[in-house]
Amino acid sequence: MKPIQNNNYKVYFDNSLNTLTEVLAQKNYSKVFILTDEVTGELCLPVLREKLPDLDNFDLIEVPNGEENKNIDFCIGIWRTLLDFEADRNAILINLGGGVVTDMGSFAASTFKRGIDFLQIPTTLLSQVDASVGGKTGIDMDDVKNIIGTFAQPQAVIISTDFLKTLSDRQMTSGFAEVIKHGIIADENFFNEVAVLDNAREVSEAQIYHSVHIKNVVVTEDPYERGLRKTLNYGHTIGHAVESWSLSNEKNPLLHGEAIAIGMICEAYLAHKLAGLSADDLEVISQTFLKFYGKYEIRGGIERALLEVMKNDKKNTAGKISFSLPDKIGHCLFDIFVEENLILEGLDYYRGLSR
Ligand SMILES: NC(=O)c1ccc[n+]([C@@H]2O[C@H](COP(=O)([O-])OP(=O)(O)OC[C@H]3O[C@@H](n4cnc5c(N)ncnc54)[C@H](O)[C@@H]3O)[C@@H](O)[C@H]2O)c1
Ligand SMILES: O=C(O)C(=O)C[C@@H](O)[C@H](O)[C@H](O)COP(=O)(O)O
Ligand SMILES: [Zn+2]
Repeated sequence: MKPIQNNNYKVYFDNSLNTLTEVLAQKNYSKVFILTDEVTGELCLPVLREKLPDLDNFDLIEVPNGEENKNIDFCIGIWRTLLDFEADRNAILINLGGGVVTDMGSFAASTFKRGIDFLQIPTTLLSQVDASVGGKTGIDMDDVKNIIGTFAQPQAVIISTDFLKTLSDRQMTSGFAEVIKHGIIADENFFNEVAVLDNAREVSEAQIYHSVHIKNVVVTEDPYERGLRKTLNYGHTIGHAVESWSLSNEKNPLLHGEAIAIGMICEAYLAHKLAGLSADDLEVISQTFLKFYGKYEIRGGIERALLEVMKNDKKNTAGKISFSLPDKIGHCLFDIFVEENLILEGLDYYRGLSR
């Protein structure tokens, strides 16, 4: 498969991982660091070692897995290890993991000594189709997702779909939400193709490739989210609020994709009310997400807490909560301000759905 070209780097589809050796050889790196979480250290690092036995001269940094660890404490841990192992400005950090590792690792790299090189080897469906591409780095703080971060571009993104063999069905399904999102915001045919699958495991390498292609077109045109890139945030205004609430309040919290699937249903309702999304498209979007994600109970009484989180959304201006809303399946508008009462109606629309 031909590499996907961004303004700054390429996204390689390479199950052999040989591209890593080639990219590392392009510069005279003083040191190579690999960041994993506990799980990718156990499951993905051995795969990397097996495929590239010559890659032996690196220092390993490990963080615990899970969204609750995408925070400043573990970021300090990464910075401290880089310092202890004498990383200079010619060092490179390879992020081997899901979106938590690629987001936090790239944030740590982009700020250490004002920025060292980093490279993404995403190992979840979500990080392959979305998190590793586009240069958004970040960590969470308090109850707000990705509120601290930078825009910084990797040297390369190297995708091996072989890594997905060990990924759980639940994590595959979570990542699939971003695949469906790419169809809704930019490509009706692609949406129709993925919406009819029976489950996320059926997603093909060609569909993963196309999903990355859609994201890459958007972030290449608007790397700093001044306009078009906001469409990638469809479902995230409400979805991030639900995700953060769940993370702080539930034993088995929602995953990112599960939360934004809920967000995409609620926001499709807003799109129907404000952006011209037809009743038919609203129904198709709602039923598609219910098919893959089932119904989650948004508890009564948490609406104010959700609205408070939405007030910190990075798309807002002048204190108004701003949304990216599809006007039809395959196209998305942005910078649409929505009153609080209508947002609450969106939550109630979700609550009232049945399959
Ligand atoms: N920067 C962006 O543009 C962007 C885009 C989308 C999402 N995100 C962020 O990405 C994060 C979610 O990413 P995620 O869904 O990859 O979560 P994650 O990084 O938490 O990974 C999910 C789980 O899968 C495990 N895992 C990873 N690879 C595995 C493999 N090959 N086999 C078995 N287990 C494996 C991880 O250890 C973890 O427990 C969120 O923080 C979200 O905000 C960022
Ligand atoms: O790349 C983007 O731009 C996105 O919005 C992709 C989202 O799927 C992703 O979850 C992103 O991390 C959200 O960014 P944020 O700016 O809303 O924190
Ligand atoms: Zn997302």
